[in-house]
Amino acid sequence: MTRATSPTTTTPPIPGLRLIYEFLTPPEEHHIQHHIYSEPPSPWVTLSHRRLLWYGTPASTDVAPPHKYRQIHPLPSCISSIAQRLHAQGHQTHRANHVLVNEYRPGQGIMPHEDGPAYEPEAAIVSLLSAIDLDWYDKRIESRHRPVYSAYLLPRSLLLISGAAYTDYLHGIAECDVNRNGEPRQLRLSLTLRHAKSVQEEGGEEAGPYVAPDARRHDRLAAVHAFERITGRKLGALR
Ligand SMILES: O=C(O)CCC(=O)C(=O)O
Ligand SMILES: [Fe+2]
Repeated sequence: MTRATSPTTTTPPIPGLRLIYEFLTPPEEHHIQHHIYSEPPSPWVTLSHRRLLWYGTPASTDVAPPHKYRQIHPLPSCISSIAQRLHAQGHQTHRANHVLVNEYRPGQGIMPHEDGPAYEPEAAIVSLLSAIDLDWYDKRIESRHRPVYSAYLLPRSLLLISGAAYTDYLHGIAECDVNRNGEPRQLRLSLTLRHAKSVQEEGGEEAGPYVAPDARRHDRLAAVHAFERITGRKLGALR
């Protein structure tokens, strides 16, 4: 496939972080966006400050049992080809089997969090439609509540997170409607591609509800309701 612009890489000042511009072509971006918005509304989980949708093998922090989940929401081909490309190009050691789609309207964000041990310690974030600042916090220092770096994620870029960036830092997006450079934010989609460890590997007995890192109580309930709707499985005990 021809590329409108060739990918360029920058290495931010955090070990284990790498940013590649124009990883997606504009037609790929369009195709993925179209696919995501063709999904029926039921798999979307609406949180108070963003919406999310996920595909693939559940992590131990997700709700549905793996076999059932796969039947319901396998990775669509436009997204599994991205997982394949990341693996084939050596950007991810483990081919992603879990993809989270986050949708942010202007003014929405995600609280500082780490992706945690339910996944292999490498994540790839592909951005679509609008640029956003992703802030990084060093959890080992006293001023850990102040970002030490902000990655400016352009549409179609790829951010690779591994090593210290995965284990020693938190990342988050401030809830504001302009970026630091003064440009107004537009609707943004991101794909977070990771490899969920099997529940056995993690020592868990059964998958639990997907709990977004920044979930508030009613967000947890929204996640539980969404999965009850999708799987037909009652999770009353988790409420
Ligand atoms: O939307 C983003 O760029 C960040 C998403 C994220 O941190 C996550 O899904 O864990
Ligand atoms: Fe994250």
